[in-house]
Amino acid sequence: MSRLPRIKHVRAFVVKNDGTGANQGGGADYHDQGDGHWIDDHIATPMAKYPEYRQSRRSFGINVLGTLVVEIEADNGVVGFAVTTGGEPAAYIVEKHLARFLEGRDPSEVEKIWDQMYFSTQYYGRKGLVVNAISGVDLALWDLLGRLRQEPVFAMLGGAVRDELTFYATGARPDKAKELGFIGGKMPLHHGPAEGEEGLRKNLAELEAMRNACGDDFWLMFDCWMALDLNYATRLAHEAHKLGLKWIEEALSPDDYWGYQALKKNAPKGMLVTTGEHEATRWGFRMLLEMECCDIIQPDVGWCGGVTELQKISALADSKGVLMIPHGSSVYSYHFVVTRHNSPFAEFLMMAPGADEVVPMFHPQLIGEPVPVNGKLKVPDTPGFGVELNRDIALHRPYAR
Ligand SMILES: C[C@H](O)[C@H](O)CC(=O)C(=O)O
Ligand SMILES: [Mg+2]
Repeated sequence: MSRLPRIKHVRAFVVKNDGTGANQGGGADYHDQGDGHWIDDHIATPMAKYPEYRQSRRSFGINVLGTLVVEIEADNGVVGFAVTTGGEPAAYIVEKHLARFLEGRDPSEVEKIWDQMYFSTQYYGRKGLVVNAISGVDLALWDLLGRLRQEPVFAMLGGAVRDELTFYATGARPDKAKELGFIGGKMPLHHGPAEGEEGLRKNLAELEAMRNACGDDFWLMFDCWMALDLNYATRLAHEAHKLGLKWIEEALSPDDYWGYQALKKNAPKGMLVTTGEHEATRWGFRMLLEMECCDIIQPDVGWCGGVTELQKISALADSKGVLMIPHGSSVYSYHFVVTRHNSPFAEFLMMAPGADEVVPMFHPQLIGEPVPVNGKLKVPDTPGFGVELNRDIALHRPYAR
């Protein structure tokens, strides 16, 4: 029988608004960056068919939710926490609905707690914001468990299968990523179908410039952020294959399983089709896997259901011989990736405005957030996820009970 202290309190915070109407920027809501940042510079999106929403993703509200911070306190005073996106609506769900399945409970009951959070919200949840909120709670629970047991999360997940992680970088400057020691560079696609043949030519010219700058062996990938249709994606894949594109990512709507199935069938031999960043739970990933939609799945552990669900998603992928390379999510993904053979490398999102230097992904929200050096990282073996919350960033608890 577990002798762990009981969970006393669950609290959900958002990053306090600075009064300007804007969020404070950065942190877990990594799309919430200022003007001139590569991550908001004319990136192809499903909204780019409307010219007024083409130049900036903030213009259509990509940063509207902001950051969610979940804290779980045990009755001996130990506090676990996690950060993800979801902001105030997710804070409402955590405080008003999910907290009841944790308070008074043994924190080692992760499976039962997940099951109750998921099935109690299923009538209005299943994906998106609700599973995002569940993920935040689940990650905070694993952090608490690690702190109580004085073990890093990766040890509780079965232990590391390799000494260090190897990273590719996502950002607008794969050439800089190569200099910094990464194994590849994933570029944002800048032009979608609404920009026609000229846009397609510009996309290919950017890839060609990076191929020339990086040499033949460096991995180059395109992140299409759900912006394309099947015809455009198939054409892009074939043209980009001539320039050695390693994979085409999230080309279509996450709901278009049939489109992904066709894209994978039609893509040039040797080019990988990847997706899953906006997919959730074992059931969503089962669709991608059974319909043979992709070669690599890319769940975000802060959005897909947390570590408890990621274990199931990973096992499904492994049974099909599919790799799982999680989307971003910093320490929350590092602690998982290091424990799995079918996750041989990891993503690092370049959060420097020019994508030309390594800064912690959730900067400035976490203290002690590790970053790759020369494209490699040994996951620290401090308890939980091994990071602390930067208390200098003002938090607000809108639904305190
Ligand atoms: C660069 C992409 O548009 C997005 O901001 C991040 C992403 O999808 C990824 O890291 O993968
Ligand atoms: Mg992506």
